[in-house]
Amino acid sequence: HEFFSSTDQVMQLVEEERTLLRLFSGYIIKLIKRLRFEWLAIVESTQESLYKDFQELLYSDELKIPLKRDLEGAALGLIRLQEMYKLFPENITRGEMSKRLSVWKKLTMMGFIAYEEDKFQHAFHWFLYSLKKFNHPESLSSIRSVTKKDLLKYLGSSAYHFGSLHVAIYFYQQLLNLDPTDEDVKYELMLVRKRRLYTSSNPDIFTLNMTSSTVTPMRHSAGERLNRGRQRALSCRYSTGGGNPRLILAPLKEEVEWDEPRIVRYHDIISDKEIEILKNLSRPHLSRSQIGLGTVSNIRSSQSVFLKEGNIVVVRVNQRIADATGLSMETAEPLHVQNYGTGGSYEPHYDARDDQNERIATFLIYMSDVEIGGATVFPKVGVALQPKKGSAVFWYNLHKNGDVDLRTMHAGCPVLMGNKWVANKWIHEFGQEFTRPCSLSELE
Ligand SMILES: O=C(O)CCC(=O)C(=O)O
Ligand SMILES: [Fe+2]
Repeated sequence: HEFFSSTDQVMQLVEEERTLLRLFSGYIIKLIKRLRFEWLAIVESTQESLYKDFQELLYSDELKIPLKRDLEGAALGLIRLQEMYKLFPENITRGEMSKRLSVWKKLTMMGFIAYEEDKFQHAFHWFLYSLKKFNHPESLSSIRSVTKKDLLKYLGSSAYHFGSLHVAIYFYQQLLNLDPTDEDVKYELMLVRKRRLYTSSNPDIFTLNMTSSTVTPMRHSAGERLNRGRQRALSCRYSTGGGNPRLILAPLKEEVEWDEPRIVRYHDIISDKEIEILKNLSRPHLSRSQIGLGTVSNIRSSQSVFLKEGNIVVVRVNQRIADATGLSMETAEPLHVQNYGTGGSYEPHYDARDDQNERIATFLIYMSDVEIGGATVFPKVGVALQPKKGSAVFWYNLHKNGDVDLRTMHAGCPVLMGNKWVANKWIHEFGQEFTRPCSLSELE
């Protein structure tokens, strides 16, 4: 189990916590009773008996509580968000930062994780923030695992790696002031000074840049950059799928989100009830999403599952996709349900791979709204589609001549706030020969 790559499981943690609390209150009542009436018995009874159950529970597979790697995964998710949305630690840890040691430890942990991931600018800012919060009474220093010296050292090193040599020198100098006899620091300082003679120093470590992110943020929504002719082509209408009998009484609400490539949104294509059923079918089987065969990567931080066909709701949804698109579902992949964790994203990609029977089209159902972030973006054309619960978007990945339409590169933006659920239906080429005939033209 992983908690950082899927928000839904965090929700379920609340239940686990409730169980724990119930257990605790049981113990407390027992303890009070004992203290009052049987305190002698406490001395006699072994400590063990109290702890044993609890320990067993803590380490049992049944109790699903977060592990260390969840914490690290969550930290990485947070750093990805910082990169994408240009956030400083101060922007994230808003509100009254308490002086408790546990909070301070988390700040330094963020620094270390960023540092290990070679994200030196972010590491620098987390360490700097920790340093600012470094004002506990001296008595605590014995239990602090990280000293002020460590912090200064990491600040110097992060700045150095980031190329801000004068900032690095500043922190190494501070370090030397703490202990003027430290030979290691003297040596380090000498190295940085020497390097500064030969290389230009990056003057500004305080402006966050977005070096490692391949997605350029898009502030406009579909339609904003179009001329009036193209703007007019972006229309809404009720569609009966060209006279499909199933749709005549209940036509689909179709909205053209983009013209080239054509991206269409269907509103209210799936009900809240159906969504809940699909989520419940998926929950027990969600596992970390893979890219390609068996590879887990931070390119895609979400949990997903291919749903078995057969369930009545799955059948109904498949039929609706067939009706809306006019395409055959015979060769389509099973419905792929996906839940993102906070900071969860999917970097730019094409759905089409190099298959003989290629993914001709994608039908992407939004099974939740997302408060902030989480848009599906097409960086080549500048379209951002905001998830809207119950709606779906549809586009062709291939030109009629079979070539991949390079404009269909897309990505899932990091989720800043909210619980993002989507379901993908990847429709393949075989079986569509009559509904979407091939073209011999190089141009279409
Ligand atoms: O989550 C999204 O918005 C996009 C998902 C996607 O592109 C995919 O799963 O292939
Ligand atoms: Fe995709």
